Amino acid sequence: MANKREFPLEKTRNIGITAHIDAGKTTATERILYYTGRIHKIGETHDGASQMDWMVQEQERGITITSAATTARWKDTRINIIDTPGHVDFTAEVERSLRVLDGSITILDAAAGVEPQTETVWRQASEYEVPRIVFANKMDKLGADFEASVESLHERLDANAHAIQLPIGKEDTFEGVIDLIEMKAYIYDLDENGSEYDIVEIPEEYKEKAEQARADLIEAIADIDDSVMEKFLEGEEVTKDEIKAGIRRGTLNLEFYPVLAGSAFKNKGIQMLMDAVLDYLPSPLDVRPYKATDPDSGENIELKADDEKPFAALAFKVATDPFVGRLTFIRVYQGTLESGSYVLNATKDKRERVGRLLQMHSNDRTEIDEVFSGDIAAAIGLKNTTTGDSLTDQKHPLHLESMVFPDPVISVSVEPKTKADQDKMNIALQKLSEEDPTFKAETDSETGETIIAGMGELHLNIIVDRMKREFKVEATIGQPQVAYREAFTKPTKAQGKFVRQSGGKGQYGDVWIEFTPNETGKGFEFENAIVGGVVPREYIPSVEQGLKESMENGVLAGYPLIDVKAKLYDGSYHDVDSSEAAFKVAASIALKEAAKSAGPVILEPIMKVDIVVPEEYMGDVMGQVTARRGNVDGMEVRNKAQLIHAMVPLSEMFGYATTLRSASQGRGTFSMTFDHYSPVPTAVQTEIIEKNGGNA
Ligand SMILES: Nc1nc2c(ncn2[C@@H]2O[C@H](COP(=O)(O)OP(=O)(O)OP(=O)(O)O)[C@@H](O)[C@H]2O)c(=O)[nH]1
Repeated sequence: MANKREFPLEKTRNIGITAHIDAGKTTATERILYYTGRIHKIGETHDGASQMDWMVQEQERGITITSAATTARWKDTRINIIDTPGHVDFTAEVERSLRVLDGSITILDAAAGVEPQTETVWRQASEYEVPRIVFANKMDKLGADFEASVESLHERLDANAHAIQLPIGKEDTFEGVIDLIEMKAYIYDLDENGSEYDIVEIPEEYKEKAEQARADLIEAIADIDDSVMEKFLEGEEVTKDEIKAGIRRGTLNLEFYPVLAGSAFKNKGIQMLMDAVLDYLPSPLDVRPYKATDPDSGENIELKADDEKPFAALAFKVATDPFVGRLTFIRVYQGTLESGSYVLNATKDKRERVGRLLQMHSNDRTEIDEVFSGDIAAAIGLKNTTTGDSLTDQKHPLHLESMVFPDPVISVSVEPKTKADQDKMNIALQKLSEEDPTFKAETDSETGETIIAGMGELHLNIIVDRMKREFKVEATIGQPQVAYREAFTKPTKAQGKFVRQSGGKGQYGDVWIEFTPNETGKGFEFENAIVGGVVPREYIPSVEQGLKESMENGVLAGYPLIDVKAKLYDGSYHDVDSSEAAFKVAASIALKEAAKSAGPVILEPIMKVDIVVPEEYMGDVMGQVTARRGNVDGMEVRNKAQLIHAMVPLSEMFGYATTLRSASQGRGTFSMTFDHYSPVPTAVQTEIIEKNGGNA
């Protein structure tokens, strides 16, 4: 088949934009789309006309919630941009984006440098080995400081970051940048939309500074790059191309982070940022191979961006589009896919038909016939595919390395106003949980209430809001509840014997099980160590099932019991009376018995909290943290304010926004993200058990 690929692989970039909330991701993305010719009007995020933040809630709240995948073209290169959210309640969105990206732009507010959320997403990007370039945005803002921003990358992220530009002017005199490689100045007209700029000689007053900065840059590259080092040592001149090649190699190897300056809002520096994306961020050919396993042979396979290989893609997002329905965003790792063809969902072992393929431009779209390796597209028609599934050639099933999402830590009850709302709500919740792997909805088996669970209060508020707007469901919302867990702390052995003899056929099941606390996060593991058929084979799955089901309801206060190893090692059966059901009950009796001696505890989610307050309020704020059972891990001075790092139980963080506001006259801010589960203090445990009419 003729290759209809429009952009060669080396002319493709899959990039994300990550930042602390409000650093200017959305504005920068918008400007990129503007200059790449996809939109014709510059929309401001604060007046609700933004092209990327298309969901109503995003426009109203001025924050980016979903990652919209947008395709743009800069010079001869296709750039797929994934807009990632900055709010910590949506880290799952950030993670899934990082998984499919090849490179990323980290945006800083040049007046603030590295901020707490910058650190979080930077760490995530390092974990996924995503090469980065840095854009120090808001150079027009009062207090903007380019050098301090670069310094903050060294200090707070320990990143080998170096300026490849210098800003010309700052705050309201910021008018352009000096390119330290070309040694030219790009000067914008202060009032224009930034489409045009002059390329001129470096202004006299910047010459010396620029020479010095260039020498520093070359030295920094020489430190990580042998070929530049050789020339440098021999005192030879390092050419522009060699500098660029050195920066590119360093950036791809995560050893170097080039820093640029600009102002998205004032339309400055965006074109140079786009050039840097082409020059320094990887094409799909430059990234480490994506891993997959052959489900039949168990063999590990490395996927290569190559159109000739069998098709393999990862579904990284499912979204409901108001016009075309269910969209599945896919990143193609190898091979090609035509619209109207069939693929295998290898994760679910189901054949799926790809009705249409779309290239997305935020809320606008173009239909395409085929998607090639290394590209990102949205497929319509996939019915059973959810986030993280592998889509492959039907004859070549592969399981692609998937994504791990944290379990929800907070829940709230939702009660529909009318019977009609109930039905609509069920549909809404199903759709929303298909889209968002960190959101779960279930019915409480005792009260019949619908419970929704997610990663934070804001996360759930947004879901409820979407339910109202998109699905027209009216519902009352309960108080947020912490998603507690239960765990064993000691190993123990217990018997579970279930015998019932009441006329007719009786019931008989008898098991001995050894329970051991499992490593955190390892979940439930079951081992069958029966010898000599004392428990017949056909009943073993029922024992495992019985344990699983009763673990769901916990042993202390009704919360799921997690991280337990269970070894079935003895038991007995009855020729006539034994049944699968009887062994299931026996297993649950064994679990209850074990709870008496296994030191069960209730675990609570502990949040990593970062609070920024002006110095004068620090005493009060620290007092509040301690009063909320929090531990202060450290403090730092940040731009004349204090940054407090603390670990605080989630249950103590409800309503904290209001407390902080009044304790700091509205000047404090905080962010939090789930860190780990930890046992609650005994007094709290007793309280929780009493409140839940505990079954201990
Ligand atoms: N002065 C100045 N303000 C800017 C600049 N870029 C963005 N802003 C403003 O900063 C605010 C936040 O910008 P956004 O683009 O929404 O930031 P974001 O990072 O996408 O925010 P979230 O999506 O909420 O994480 C808006 O009021 C922008 O107008 C800039 O270069 N200079």
